[in-house]
Amino acid sequence: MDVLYRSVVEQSLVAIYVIQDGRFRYVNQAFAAMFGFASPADVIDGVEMAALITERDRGLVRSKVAQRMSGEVRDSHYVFSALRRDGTEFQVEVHGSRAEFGGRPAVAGVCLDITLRLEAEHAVRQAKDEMTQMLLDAEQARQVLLSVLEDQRRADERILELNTSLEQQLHYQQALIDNFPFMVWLKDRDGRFLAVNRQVAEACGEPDQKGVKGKTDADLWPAELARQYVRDDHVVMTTGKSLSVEEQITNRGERRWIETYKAPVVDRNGELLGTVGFARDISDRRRADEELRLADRVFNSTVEGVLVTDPKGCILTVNPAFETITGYRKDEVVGGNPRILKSGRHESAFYREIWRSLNATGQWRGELWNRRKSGEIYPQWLTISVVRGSDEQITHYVAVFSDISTLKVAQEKIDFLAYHDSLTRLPNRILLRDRLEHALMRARRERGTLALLFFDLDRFKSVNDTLGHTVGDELLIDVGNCISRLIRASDTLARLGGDEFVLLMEDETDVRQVTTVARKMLDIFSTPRTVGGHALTVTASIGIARYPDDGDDADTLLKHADLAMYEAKSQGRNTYQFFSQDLTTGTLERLVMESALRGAVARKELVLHYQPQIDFADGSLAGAEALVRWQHPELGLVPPDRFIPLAEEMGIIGEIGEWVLNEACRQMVAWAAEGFEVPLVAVNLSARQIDRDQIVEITAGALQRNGLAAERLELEVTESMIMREPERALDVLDGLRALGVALAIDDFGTGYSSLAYLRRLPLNRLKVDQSFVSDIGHDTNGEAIIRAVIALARSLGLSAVAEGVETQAQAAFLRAEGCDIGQGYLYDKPMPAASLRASWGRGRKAAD
Ligand SMILES: Nc1nc2c(ncn2[C@@H]2O[C@H](COP(=O)(O)O[C@H]3[C@@H](O)[C@H](n4cnc5c(=O)[nH]c(N)nc54)O[C@@H]3COP(=O)(O)O)[C@@H](O)[C@H]2O)c(=O)[nH]1
Repeated sequence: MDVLYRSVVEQSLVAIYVIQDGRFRYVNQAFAAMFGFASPADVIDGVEMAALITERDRGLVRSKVAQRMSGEVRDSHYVFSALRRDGTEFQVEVHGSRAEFGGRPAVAGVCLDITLRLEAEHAVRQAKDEMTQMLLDAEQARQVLLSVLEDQRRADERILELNTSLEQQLHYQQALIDNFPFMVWLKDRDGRFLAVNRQVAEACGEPDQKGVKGKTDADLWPAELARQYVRDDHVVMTTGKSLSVEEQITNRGERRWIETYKAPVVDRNGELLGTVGFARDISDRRRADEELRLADRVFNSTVEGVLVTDPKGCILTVNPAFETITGYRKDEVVGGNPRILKSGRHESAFYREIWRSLNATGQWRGELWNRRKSGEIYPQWLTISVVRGSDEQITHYVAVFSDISTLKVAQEKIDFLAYHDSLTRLPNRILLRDRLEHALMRARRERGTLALLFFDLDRFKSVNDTLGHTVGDELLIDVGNCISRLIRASDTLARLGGDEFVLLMEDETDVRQVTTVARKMLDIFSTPRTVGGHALTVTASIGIARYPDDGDDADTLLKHADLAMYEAKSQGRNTYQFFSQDLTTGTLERLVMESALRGAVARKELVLHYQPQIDFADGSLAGAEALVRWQHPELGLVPPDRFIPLAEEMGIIGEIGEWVLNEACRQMVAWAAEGFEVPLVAVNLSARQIDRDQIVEITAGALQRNGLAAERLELEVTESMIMREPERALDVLDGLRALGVALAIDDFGTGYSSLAYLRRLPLNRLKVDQSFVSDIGHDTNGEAIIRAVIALARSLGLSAVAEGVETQAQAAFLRAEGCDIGQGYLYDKPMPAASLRASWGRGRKAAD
């Protein structure tokens, strides 16, 4: 077994040793080789243990060996630095144990050359260290990066903060300049806008400031304005001084006053950068200045006196007109109290009312009597106004007044004229009514009586027409004066207009006394008088109404006195008539109609009706007679014989006749335009129309105006109209005939025509009066007249027309006697134009 062990040990690749007493007692080949010896023999006994150990580890190895030798430790395991035979160093790991060699304690163990392992370990450690270092470096780099990023973040934050603050500052600055109450701008040296506020943008018509920046004046303003601005900028930049101007500009058609301040802008080195400008619209201020100037001028030049006091009534100032009106100089009144002007005419209640009004409404306006410095009392129209400050406290009282002395006189004149007739200076209708109302009140209260005498001059119109209006006026004045002398102070004589007068008697008005006055008046009238060099005798008609018998109010009494006067007239004039309920209704109607008829044409109240005229030969329509009607809003359709005579008397028949002529011509043309051909239209003329020279011109005008052929118009005149003034009628009818119109004599047979004249008249037709037609079959006399008229017509070469044909028998008689044309209810009553067209428009023929 020993041999086996020995062989294994000696062959072992592991270095094995036995040490005793500091010397190697055994080493194997592997040990020798490890330490650089050729064989174990070179080591054993010949080499000391210490020789194979580096000096620095020798202590360690000796102590380890000693510990094992002593048995302090049995095994030990350690590493030391060994020395090879050639002195090179290497690392050895020893695993030693206590042993016995040669019966003595020894240490046996194995050595392992761990140099490579150590180197590997070292390399690994180094690599690890490097790795660690790298990791450390990387961490450090990361930390650095993180810190850089952190710095960056902080820097960003700061920048953001700065930006925000900068933006805010810019915003504040913009807000600041935007809220300047004027335009602000900054321009570079080339006149380009660098910054502007909102007002500039608005003035340029741009939606915001961006639209202005970068532009020049030429881009923004009208050419002339831009040139002016550029000139101003140039002055500022070349002189280096600011410039302030007030100028009137026209921008977008609007003229405004602008105040502009411009100044140069330089950098720290004094280098010119551009200009800055401020401008504001001072139109309102200029206007206010202007108004102030104007107010000042008005104050100093107005003809109205102005006085200004402080709230305590102390006079602060007065204007020149005040001095003129009151006679006081300014220096005499300033500091004083307006009471120096008081006239003493007003009670203290009057002034209390002024103060009450001032306190309640801030103003008082009215008429007041004041005293001039001369002591003269005069009326003034005064307006006092309270002036309040912005805190609503009274700051001033302003009194504006005018001297109305002359106005008062004029007013009195106007008042007089308002209540008096300017010609006779007698009370007029208004004053009469006023006095009448008062008199009635008193009479009612005292159970008294009164009388109204309504009178006018008989045929006063002829005085006017023949002697002229001046004589007429003088006559009216004279009458007024004469009657005034007759009456008592308690009576009122009034002129209502024209030649109409009313006497109001308030005392002693029984029938006997009133009759006496009326008679005296008639005596006065009938006394011959000389007016305007003419000896005149006039008469009057007097109507009398009394309170309370004939009415208990002013209107009724006046109306009844008027009615009574008409009655007096109808009784032959130059008389008086008391009102009685029995006065004819005709008088009343006439009065009503008269006032309504005036203006009927202008109010378009007249209408024409047309009655067909039938040709007896074939029953066809030979023509139509135009007959006027008055469509009165209350009276209804008034027939002509109720208003034509009245119109003639009133002198307005000319106006009505002209309207009828024109309307008949117009209607003929209108019918023709509608396809309804009426051969002829007959129009009645009144006596007064014939009297007027213009009838020929009027007829010609109506034909021409409407474009109607003259031969389609027939004018009807009556026998009586002609026979009143035959020569003149002849002239007029000749004139009419010359126009080409047809002429007919209406109501023929009722008058006393002279055959001599009849022959000379330029006639076309004779119209048999309807009274004879109605006699047909009853009265042979009437029939005989019809036969005679038809024969006369034939002998004169005229047509015969029968009116008032109501029966077939009448028609048959007339046709048999040779009458040409018939007109009457048998065929149709007079009817409106549209009805005539509807009835006869389609070629209707009258039945036999
Ligand atoms: N100056 C003017 N006078 C005019 C005008 N219009 C009419 N008159 C005259 O008024 C009088 C009354 O006219 P009126 O009431 O229209 O009566 C006329 C016919 O309606 C009526 N008539 C016709 N046929 C009959 C009938 O069969 N029976 C009957 N009882 N009456 C009938 O006769 C009047 C026409 O008369 P005349 O003019 O004589 O042909 C009258 O005198 C008119 O002249 C006018 O514009 N201006």
